[in-house]
Amino acid sequence: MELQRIAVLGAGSWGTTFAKVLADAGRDVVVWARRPDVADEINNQRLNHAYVPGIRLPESLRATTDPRLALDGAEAVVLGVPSQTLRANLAEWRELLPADVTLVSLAKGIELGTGKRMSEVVAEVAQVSSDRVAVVSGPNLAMEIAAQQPTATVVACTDHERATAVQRASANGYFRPYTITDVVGCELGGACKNVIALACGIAHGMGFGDNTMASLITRGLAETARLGAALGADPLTFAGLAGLGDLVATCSSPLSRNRSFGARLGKGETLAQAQEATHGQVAEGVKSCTSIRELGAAHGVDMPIADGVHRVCHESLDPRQMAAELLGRAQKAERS
Ligand SMILES: NC(=O)C1=CN([C@@H]2O[C@H](COP(=O)(O)OP(=O)(O)OC[C@H]3O[C@@H](n4cnc5c(N)ncnc54)[C@H](O)[C@@H]3O)[C@@H](O)[C@H]2O)C=CC1
Ligand SMILES: O=C(CO)COP(=O)(O)O
Repeated sequence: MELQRIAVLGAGSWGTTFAKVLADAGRDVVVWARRPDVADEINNQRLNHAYVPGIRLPESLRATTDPRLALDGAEAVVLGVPSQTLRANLAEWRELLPADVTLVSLAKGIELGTGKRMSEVVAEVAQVSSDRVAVVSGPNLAMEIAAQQPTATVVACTDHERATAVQRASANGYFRPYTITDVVGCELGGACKNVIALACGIAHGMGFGDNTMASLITRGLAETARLGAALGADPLTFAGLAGLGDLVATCSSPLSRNRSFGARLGKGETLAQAQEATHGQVAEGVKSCTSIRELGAAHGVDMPIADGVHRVCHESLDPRQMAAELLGRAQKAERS
């Protein structure tokens, strides 16, 4: 299976950057942009200043606002829209999907209301079997990759041959994809780390340092792995790029929208103020903290950090109270 002609739907920071990764790997890529000004800028100036400022895009990369043109003849379709709009977006595109196309999800979130992972939403809406859907996740801060700084990632698909096709299509001199078959673990790692990054941001905004961050990262990984165990993930995935790797990158980097959003909350801004400051860019954890907390509750999994982040974001819990509650929980063994 060779994937040469690829459509990337979504020209935000990761959609645009992943389109560049594919083009730099020699693929024939058309990106769909919602905004005409973004498509024009990509086609005429090789730039997308709103989402990847200062990055020169490959000459071969083409953009359109017409999904029909983007999807025409595509052998793979990469979905680079936010988790909570993916269902509605894909429903509009479903009739245009070429037969036997490989679907690739970039989104790191859990759907509100259903608790579904993004590959589940994709398979359901596109009416395809789950082995047609691959997921890309890992320590992949878009701006660093757009600047061609080296990184590794994971392509997860239950169909190993399809995962290796996506791997071949995206591997280049600065982007090194590995394959796994554990889609559940890969997606949970990606969605949960955004919530833990919000918690780290909140702690940073409150003035706490590296011990607090490391404690949140480690205990965040513990609650992610507990959820993974309940949902059938491979525990080793959480020690890999889509687990610990992405968690460390996102929780530590000022480039992370989730961490930056949390820092604003930790400094005392309201949700609305923090949202205003994101300039329309998505901080997935703000919504996924609620769906992940509900998923945990539905499976009897204790997720105190996700619960605290949800309450700070959506129930006006004071971050100081969140910290006091996390530290005041019943004492227990580390691996209980
Ligand atoms: N930016 C990053 O460093 C990375 C992001 N991701 C994930 O990729 C997904 C996309 O994120 P980004 O590209 O970073 O987001 P972004 O906020 O930079 O861009 C989102 C894109 O989706 C479009 N969009 C927004 N609402 C829409 C709607 N209702 N219908 C259609 N299109 C809509 C926007 O116009 C924009 O093109 C998220 O799930 C994110 O967690 C994953 C890895 C890295
Ligand atoms: O997923 C990411 C890095 O792997 C990007 O994180 P943010 O969405 O918090 O910027």
